[in-house]
Amino acid sequence: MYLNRLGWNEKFEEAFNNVKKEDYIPGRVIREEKGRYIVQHEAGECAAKVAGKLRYNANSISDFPAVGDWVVIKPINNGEEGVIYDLLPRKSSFSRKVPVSGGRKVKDVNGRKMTFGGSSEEQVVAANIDVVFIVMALDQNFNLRRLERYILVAWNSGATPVIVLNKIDMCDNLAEKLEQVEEIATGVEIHCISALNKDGIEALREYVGDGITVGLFGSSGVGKSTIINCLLQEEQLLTGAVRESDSKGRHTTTWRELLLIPTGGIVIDTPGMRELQVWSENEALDEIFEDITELESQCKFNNCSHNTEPGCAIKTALKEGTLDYERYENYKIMQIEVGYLQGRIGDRKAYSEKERMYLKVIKKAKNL
Ligand SMILES: Nc1nc2c(ncn2[C@@H]2O[C@H](COP(=O)(O)OP(=O)(O)OP(=O)(O)O)[C@@H](O)[C@H]2O)c(=O)[nH]1
Ligand SMILES: [Zn+2]
Repeated sequence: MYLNRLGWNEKFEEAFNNVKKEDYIPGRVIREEKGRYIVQHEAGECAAKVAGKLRYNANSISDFPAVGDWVVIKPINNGEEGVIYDLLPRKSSFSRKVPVSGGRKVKDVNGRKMTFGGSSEEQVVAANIDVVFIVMALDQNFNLRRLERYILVAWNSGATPVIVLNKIDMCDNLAEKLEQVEEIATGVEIHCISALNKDGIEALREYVGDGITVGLFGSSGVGKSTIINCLLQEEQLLTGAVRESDSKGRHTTTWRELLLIPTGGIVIDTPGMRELQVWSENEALDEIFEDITELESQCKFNNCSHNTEPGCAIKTALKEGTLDYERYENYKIMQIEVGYLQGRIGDRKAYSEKERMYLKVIKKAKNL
């Protein structure tokens, strides 16, 4: 059955049976363009719009379909168009935080612009993925702090993260970089490849199988489309090299796409993200930064602010260099982001205060 090739399974079938009516069929969103969704179903493809009721009941943008979602549609106009009546529960979702209103732009330690404060919403970048390929290039794109962000969001998505370090052909200190990545990515499988030279692609193929959905995430230009082309073994996606000629240069993937691998499996290409603001649970953060939470538990006082207290394990580790200062800083930034997200840090004032206090603590730690 074609739907199975698209990733359909018993769970979705069950959910569908609960809501189906006459003429309703299931389909998977393969592309989103300006409020229209291209939906693939058993008999083909159609351009569908969200029904008024679904729109009316939506509380946030995450209640709208995203690429990879299974939706319940009713085909109209001889099947060329459709109306989306329902969204089947997601088994996973790679989400980021998007600002909706307010907030202020600040620069973080890496000079990256970020929006702090204001109100924000969850945006689902891709849904129902089994494996997340976090793609990072071994050129100027290489950034451990950004990688930590991606690992957190991927971990939180419910899918299995895999790190793909691309462009080994551009890197002359691979062993050193790999070691740095291994240090921050405990338990995550790491692959070093060159999509350009089709080097290491076979190892990635191992993750792609019947009914399995792999999503590729990473900054613009890291080689996501090139990797997918290798997996497809044909030039189905446009890659940067071709699109550079359109003079725009960046953000070359204009829409998200879900593609079928001829030998089985599904891949989702996502547009390069310039900034990834975390949308996460606190548990995921603590799990990924277990080394830090472990240290915190060793402080003499269990409510230690790692500021002036004696017997502080964090300060000692920073001083001795066993805890990387930037890793700690990134953890604290994300902890505040997540806290704000979950409403534990109430309003903007509390948020700014917390931020200020933390910056002071960090500054002090730096001068140890
Ligand atoms: N040297 C080298 N270049 C590569 C490699 N893989 C991809 N590239 C090049 O990097 C550029 C960007 O590749 P894309 O595949 O378009 O990158 P992308 O991640 O899909 O970018 P967006 O669509 O903007 O998100 C192209 O010029 C590719 O040819 C590699 O392994 N080595
Ligand atoms: Zn402490």
